[in-house]
Amino acid sequence: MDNTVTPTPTSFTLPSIELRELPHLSATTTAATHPNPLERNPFYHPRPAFYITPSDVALGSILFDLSLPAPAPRTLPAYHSAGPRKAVHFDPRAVRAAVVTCGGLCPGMNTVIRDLVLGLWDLYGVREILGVTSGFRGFYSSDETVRLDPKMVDNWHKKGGTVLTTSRGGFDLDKIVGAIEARGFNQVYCIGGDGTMRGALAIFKEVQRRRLNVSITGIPKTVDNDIGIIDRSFGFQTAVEMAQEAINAAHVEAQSAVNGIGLVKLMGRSTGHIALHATLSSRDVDCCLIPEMNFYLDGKGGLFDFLDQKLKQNGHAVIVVAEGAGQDIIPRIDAEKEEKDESGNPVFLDVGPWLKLELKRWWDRDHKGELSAVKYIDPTYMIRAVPANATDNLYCTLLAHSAIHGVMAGYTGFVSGPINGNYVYIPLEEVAVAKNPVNTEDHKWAWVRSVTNQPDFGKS
Ligand SMILES: Nc1ncnc2c1ncn2[C@@H]1O[C@H](COP(=O)(O)OP(=O)(O)OP(=O)(O)O)[C@@H](O)[C@H]1O
Ligand SMILES: O=P(O)(O)OC[C@H]1O[C@](O)(CO)[C@@H](O)[C@@H]1O
Ligand SMILES: [Mg+2]
Repeated sequence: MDNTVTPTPTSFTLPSIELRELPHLSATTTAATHPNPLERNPFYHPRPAFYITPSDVALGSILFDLSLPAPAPRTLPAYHSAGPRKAVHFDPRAVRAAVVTCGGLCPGMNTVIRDLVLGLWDLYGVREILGVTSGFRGFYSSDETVRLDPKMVDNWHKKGGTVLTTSRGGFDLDKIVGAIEARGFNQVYCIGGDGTMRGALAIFKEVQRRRLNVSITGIPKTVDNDIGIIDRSFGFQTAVEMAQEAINAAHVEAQSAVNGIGLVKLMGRSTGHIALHATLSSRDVDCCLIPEMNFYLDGKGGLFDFLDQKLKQNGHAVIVVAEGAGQDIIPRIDAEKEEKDESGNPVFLDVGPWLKLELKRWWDRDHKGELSAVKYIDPTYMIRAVPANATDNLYCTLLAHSAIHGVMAGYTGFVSGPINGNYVYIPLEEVAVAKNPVNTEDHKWAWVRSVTNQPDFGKS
């Protein structure tokens, strides 16, 4: 093992910076600019430094290895800062904004809608704000839209779900863009997860191809926290908080039984962020199983071996499993391999009941005659069908306002979000392909392993 300490360098070169250019409507349209209506807003009193200029950027990474040799071996992405611009592209009187929610529910969707409406109305004086119902298909499947105003949305931040309603699938690009044109929308706010961001990107490209004066923006939502680049997605922290109730109950049940095992299944289709964060927050979890990590049941170093030790030590154990975990070891028939939801997402086999049954089988096989109980809790939609907590609610407001400022300025094809705590505009093109898996090589996952003492299932 090399124990030499790398000396701190006395001089170093920072990587060069690569600005991520944002599409702007001025490239395809000829509309004049207007002074920002905030100039006249009595609550804002903008000073010159209040406005964000094109040279205001935030770096995509703030961690450096100063020992890396010069010249800098890589470039750092920089993103345009979010916020109000001195001149805006849209005359507020001519704005016709559409808001749509797609995909699964997430705490805070209604808060984002509410604050898009309030922000557009109060900050910019926009009066035509329409809610599209039933997700992307709502653009063309019905003529109905919901006319939104501050009075109507006043208490929406206290409601779970989405008042506009949502759906999966139904993405017909031609019909959607045709409807945007026919209905005269010139701003489209798409609230949704990774699929929605890919849909918004396709809409943006088609709008650009048709040279329409329409700004398309994505506001990333997902309890799974599986959208890359941004710090985290809204609703995620609320979901982690809600998961505590299920873990607490599983812990009480397990503690109150002889050789009790509490098993909790949490959402997380392809990422285990909810399970991981809920485990670290709870401190009562003995084993956390996530999609990013393979595991096995029998044999040395397997789950049952580990549980044997835990039950001997403590008399009980709590397992948290993310819904996407173990998919490669659950037996399945061919038809199940093909199953997809309306958006094309794979439909997973239910890891919870399968694991519960396997735990019972193992106990009856290896511990015949000894008392035990497996208590299984599946809170499913209870962790996401709730209003956002205070932190997420505030986050939703900042996201909504960031999106409005960018759209009013004429940017398009972008997503608002925080990177290292700074709100920026990220090209949709980048967000649509970025993933955010749990890094099982980093300190956080090592911390999970050290507090649970769970096996690494042959990983190292
Ligand atoms: N590659 C794609 N191109 C165009 N549209 C897409 C694409 N992927 C998904 N969509 C559309 O985006 C919408 C939402 O997708 P999806 O159901 O996967 O939810 P999501 O936005 O990923 O949210 P969740 O976090 O709940 O998974 C659907 O209408 C779907 O048809
Ligand atoms: O049952 P629905 O509404 O399709 O949503 C389930 C999925 O939505 C999510 O919450 C977000 O993608 C996943 O964790 C889950 O698999
Ligand atoms: Mg998704």
